[in-house]
Amino acid sequence: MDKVVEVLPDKSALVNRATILVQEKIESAIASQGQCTIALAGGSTPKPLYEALAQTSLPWEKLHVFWGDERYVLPEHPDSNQNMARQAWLDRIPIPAANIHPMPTASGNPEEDAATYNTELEQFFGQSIPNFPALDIILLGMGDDGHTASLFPHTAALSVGDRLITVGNKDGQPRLTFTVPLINQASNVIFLVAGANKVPALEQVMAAEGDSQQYPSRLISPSGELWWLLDAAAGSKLDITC
Ligand SMILES: O=C(O)[C@H](O)[C@@H](O)[C@H](O)[C@H](O)COP(=O)(O)O
Repeated sequence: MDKVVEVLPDKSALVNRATILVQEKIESAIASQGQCTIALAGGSTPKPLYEALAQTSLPWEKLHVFWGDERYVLPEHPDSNQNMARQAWLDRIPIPAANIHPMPTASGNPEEDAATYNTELEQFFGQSIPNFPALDIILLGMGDDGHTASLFPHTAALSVGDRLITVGNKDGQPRLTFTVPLINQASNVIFLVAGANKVPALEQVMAAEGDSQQYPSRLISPSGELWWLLDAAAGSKLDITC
């Protein structure tokens, strides 16, 4: 794993840097494989990145979009990560509908929908457990409690190692999420973290020693490249400058 930590002056610079890095990784994957697979993060931080990517010109027909986690709501719900990414990016580019692979959240049974998405990814990548497919890019955020995707502190999802997709739990609310081994198989994992409220968790996540059950982002240690793009507010206590 190659780990790179960059602290950008502010959120706008963070978004600009992330836009360039994601474009580079998409272009590189397409050049080497003829396509690129990317999993999107939810929450608020990545929205301006998605809006910036909508202004770029890439061979969108060669991009396949997945989600690394999803709230268990219908796609039109304002909390839906799918809804946010479509409005900010995917509805604004000529990407074939078949290239967009949202997490299913409509059956009323989160375990069933997780299994459905698990099967969809196994079929798309042509691999089954115990083999984990390597997505080209996985975008992640980090909560102020140190969670990532929907891998929340001290939840069963943190220990799931025999499937690609599982059901996460945020304060009793179900979410669908990539598992740790699926994330760690990726060629490029890119964290986007902004805001002073993330400082305490970031210090714990970046420390040489720590409690991964309490700070689940510590579990992310991909076989490929690991990028942490931070704004100065979030990275203020880290002795890294770029
Ligand atoms: O569905 C989600 O909310 C995300 O996947 C979640 O893991 C998010 O990335 C973090 O909670 C950070 O959220 P912010 O970017 O809003 O701080």
